[in-house]
Amino acid sequence: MSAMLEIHGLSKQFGGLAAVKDLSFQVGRGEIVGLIGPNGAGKTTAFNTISGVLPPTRGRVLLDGKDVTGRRPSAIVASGPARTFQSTTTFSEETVEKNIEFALLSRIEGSAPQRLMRRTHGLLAPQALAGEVDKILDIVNMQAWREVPAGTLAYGLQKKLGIAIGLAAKPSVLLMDEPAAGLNHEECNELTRLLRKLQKEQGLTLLLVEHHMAIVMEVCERIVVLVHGEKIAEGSPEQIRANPAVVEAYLGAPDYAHA
Ligand SMILES: Nc1ncnc2c1ncn2[C@@H]1O[C@H](COP(=O)(O)OP(=O)(O)OP(=O)(O)O)[C@@H](O)[C@H]1O
Repeated sequence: MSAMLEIHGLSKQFGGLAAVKDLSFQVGRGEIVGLIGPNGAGKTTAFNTISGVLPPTRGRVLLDGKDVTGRRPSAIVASGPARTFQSTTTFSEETVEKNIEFALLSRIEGSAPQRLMRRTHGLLAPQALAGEVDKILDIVNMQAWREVPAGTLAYGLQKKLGIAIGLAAKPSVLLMDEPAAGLNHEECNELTRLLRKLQKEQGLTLLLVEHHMAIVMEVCERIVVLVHGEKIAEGSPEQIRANPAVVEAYLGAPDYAHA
C-alpha cells in the first residue's frame, strides 16, 4: 500500500518539555490508522503538528509525497488533509446547510471578489453548491437537520456536523481528533459505521486520535501508540492488544474503560 501521509522524525518541544519525540509512521492510501496513548502522551500535539496548526521543532510531514511540514491548515486543506476538532467549530446561528456551504466555499482559494466571480460564472452556481451540500448530508445522514441552526443540535449531531465540515474540504486524508468523545453508545455505533463508509465508499484515508478503544480496535487497520511523546508500539489491533508494554502503559490503566 503506498503511503498517503508520511511522518518522519517529528518532534515538538514546548520550552523544556518534549511533547512529541522523533515520531515516525505512515498512513497508507485508503487506510485507517489510530493514534492512541494515555492522557498527556502527546497525541493532540502530534495531531496539531501534522495538520500544520503548530510548527514542528524537527521532522517532516509528507502528503502524497509532497512536503507539507508546518503549512497552515488552509494550505494543507487545499492540497489534502482536513481536520476535525475535539470541540466542533461551527457558526451556531446558521443552519446546518449554511455551515456546510461556508465550508465548501472556503475551500476555494482566493479573495471574496474572486469567489463571487466564480459563483456568478457558474463554477459555484447555487444548484452546484446545493448538490455538493446534498452529497455531504447524505454521507453523514443529516438531511433531516438541513434547516436547523447548528447551535441547537444535540451534541452528537454537532460532532457529526464537524465531520461534514471536514468532508467539505474534499480531503484525501481526514485527521480526526477524538470523534467519539462525549458520544453515547448508539452514536458510537453510528460513528463506527460512518468511518467505515468514509473509507469504503469515499476512498478516504483516516488518521484517528481516539481514547475509545472499542472503536479504535474495530475500525483501525493499524495503531500507533504514544507514551510520554514517544512511539512505543505500532501494529494491528491484535498485536497492540497483546503488547505487554502497551497494556502496562495504557490498556491496563484505570481510565481504559471503553473496551
Ligand atoms: N501549548 C502548550 N504549551 C506547553 N505545553 C503543552 C502545550 N500543549 C501541550 N502541552 C504539554 O504537552 C504534553 C502532551 O500534551 P497533549 O495534549 O499533546 O497530550 P494528549 O496525548 O493529547 O493528551 P489527552 O489525551 O489528555 O488529550 C502534556 O504534558 C501537555 O501539558
